[in-house]
Amino acid sequence: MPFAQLNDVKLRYAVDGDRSRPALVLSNSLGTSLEMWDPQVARLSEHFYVIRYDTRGHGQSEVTPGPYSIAQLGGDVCGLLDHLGIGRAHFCGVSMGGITGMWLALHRPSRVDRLVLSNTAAYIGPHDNWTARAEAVRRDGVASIAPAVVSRWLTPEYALAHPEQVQSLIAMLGATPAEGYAANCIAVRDNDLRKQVSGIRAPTLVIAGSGDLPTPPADAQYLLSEIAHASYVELDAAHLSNQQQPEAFADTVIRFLLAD
Ligand SMILES: O=C(O)CCC(=O)CC(=O)O
Repeated sequence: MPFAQLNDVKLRYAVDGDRSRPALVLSNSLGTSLEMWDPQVARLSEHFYVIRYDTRGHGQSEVTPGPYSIAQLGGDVCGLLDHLGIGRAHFCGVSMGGITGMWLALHRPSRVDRLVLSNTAAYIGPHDNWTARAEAVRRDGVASIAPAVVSRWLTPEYALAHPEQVQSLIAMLGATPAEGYAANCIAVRDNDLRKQVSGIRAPTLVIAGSGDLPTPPADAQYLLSEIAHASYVELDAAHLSNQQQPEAFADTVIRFLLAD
């Protein structure tokens, strides 16, 4: 897979689909890599020029010295679009990826066409838990927290019925570099866009998971109530609804992005 050398970071990315189609950027959640989008990429690339990347500090992207900020992660998306010669794109992010999308829509609105905010929130607390999580992974490695974190990504019933998917997500999370994970924990910890999201002007789809504990439907409904041109879909899923409901997730995103 190719790498883009930006100002201060090298990002791994992948492109799928015909370059003449509208561009769609997919942004991963904390502790995943661009492979988190494998269940959707074939469907999405029938309609879009799909750009996926490993967020700074994740997957095979560079781990630059932390802590990171959401502004830095948003700047990376602009740098990647510049690298690819793309001015404006649809943007879809899960959790931390969704926060990156909110930042872009607020601070670089000319780069964002339509916005999909999945399993995310304007603020994900509590503050001290992020500090403790960053310290834990620096001390004991990301693998030490992987089973507990992945238990929040899929509902218990679904996880029981899909043990191989659970193991694969635990492996993806466990492969995240500890310093990169910790630096991104601080970016999530220090982000609070609750008073700003009403400034988002991009047409926005908010996707919630009915069983999402880290970013419950109430967080999604807050985004719905604050963002002027927002719609809402709730899927029967936990925190990573694109993993638990791969087809419904792809259908929902495609319907929204292609609507008149
Ligand atoms: O998933 C994210 O990007 C941030 C929220 C998070 O890590 C939730 C969790 O699994 O505890």
